[in-house]
Amino acid sequence: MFFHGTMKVNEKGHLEIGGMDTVDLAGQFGTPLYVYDVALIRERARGFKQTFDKLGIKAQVAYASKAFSTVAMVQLVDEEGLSLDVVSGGELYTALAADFPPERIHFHGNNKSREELEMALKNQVGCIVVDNFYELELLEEICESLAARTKILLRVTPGIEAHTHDYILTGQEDSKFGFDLQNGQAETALQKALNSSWIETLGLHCHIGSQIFDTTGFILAAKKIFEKMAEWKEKHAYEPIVLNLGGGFGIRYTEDDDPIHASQYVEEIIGEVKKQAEHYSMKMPEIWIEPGRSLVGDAGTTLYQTGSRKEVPNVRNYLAVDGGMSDNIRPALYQAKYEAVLANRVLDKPEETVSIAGKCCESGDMLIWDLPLPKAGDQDLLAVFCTGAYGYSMANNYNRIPRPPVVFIENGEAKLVVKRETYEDILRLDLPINEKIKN
Ligand SMILES: Cc1ncc(COP(=O)(O)O)c(C=O)c1O
Ligand SMILES: N[C@@H](CCCC[NH3+])C(=O)O
Repeated sequence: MFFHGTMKVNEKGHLEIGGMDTVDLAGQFGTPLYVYDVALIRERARGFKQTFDKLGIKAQVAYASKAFSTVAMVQLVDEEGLSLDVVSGGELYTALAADFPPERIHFHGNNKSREELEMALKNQVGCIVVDNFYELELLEEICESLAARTKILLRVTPGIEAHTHDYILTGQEDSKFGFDLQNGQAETALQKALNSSWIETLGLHCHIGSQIFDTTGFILAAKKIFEKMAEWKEKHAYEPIVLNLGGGFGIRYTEDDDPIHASQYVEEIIGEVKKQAEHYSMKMPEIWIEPGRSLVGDAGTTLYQTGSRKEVPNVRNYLAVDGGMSDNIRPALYQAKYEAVLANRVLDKPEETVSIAGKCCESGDMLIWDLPLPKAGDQDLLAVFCTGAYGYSMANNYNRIPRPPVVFIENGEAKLVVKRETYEDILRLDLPINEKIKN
């Protein structure tokens, strides 16, 4: 059984999460429904922090809120004492609304607008991760106009192809993110930043991609970065105090995925950084990381009601659910794979192989291909595992489908943290071209 965290099967043969029967949750909150196992998120957060503590390394673990950002999630991150990576005015606004301490916010983005940068500076976020020359100049200008100083990291692209899906690679030379480390861009950016009286350059940032299963790419990135840092120490008498190595630690979506343990990523990366620092006789920088998926991915489960079926004789059986690419676009976008069970009949033996179709008007709206399942009718409950990262956060209103609610489960209690969207919500921003509009 592909279970995570507090999941178990109860005496009725139903899937339970955090001591709550998922059939009852579906009854109470409706479907589709995102369910989060809060204890598992806390365990993952503490795991990262404890690994750094054990290694005696000064560190910041910043949750990459793009993976799943809501007020409640940001509050949970604060409770666990992590920092927060935001990548837009909207994520920053959510963090501020949740009363997250601004000094622990890191602001990312490859095209931050003037308004977003002003918002960050006025709210005194802890660090701005500068991505390009345009931003560096804009930031300098805004700092001057607001008479506000700021701390930054320079995002560098080390020229590394991590082993993952092309769309979630970010460290390669041909990438829209960051200053190229090899061709002199990063060094020019550093010189400009060091010349600014408004900007304090804490160090460098590098994120090589997402859903990565080992540390080869991180280690290579650390080597390349240190090589340059040593060069810059000589040339510019500059030594970074912070090295942010990003996120990207992979998780197990299916039995075929085989990532190393979160603590192993950290231990191996730190091992290399220490080695490099010693090799070049440089100070050990403070290490920051930005896990998103590995903090929330397997803590999230989506519950769907099953509905229509279509059989294509000798080819395939389709079973449709009441959601799809509007609540989980990852299969369509990255050919992402998931495991699922019938949450109301977990112990029933598989009787057929079905492909799980979403309800969007799109042939590519398939959630899972060829899943072994007991024969499901139109009243069964399908639980799709590991939907906690980039599910709700990438949800959309395609076909004007309202987005599902989010429920946090902890210690046998369910708390609604995002309400179900309504048809009224969908019309909220629409304006008529004439006055005829029905309620
Ligand atoms: C700059 C940056 N940091 C952190 C993350 C989080 O990545 P993940 O969710 O794979 O840990 C991302 C997304 O890939 C990112 O672009
Ligand atoms: N959204 C992607 C990850 C990339 C995120 C940020 N750079 C996913 O679902 O896997």
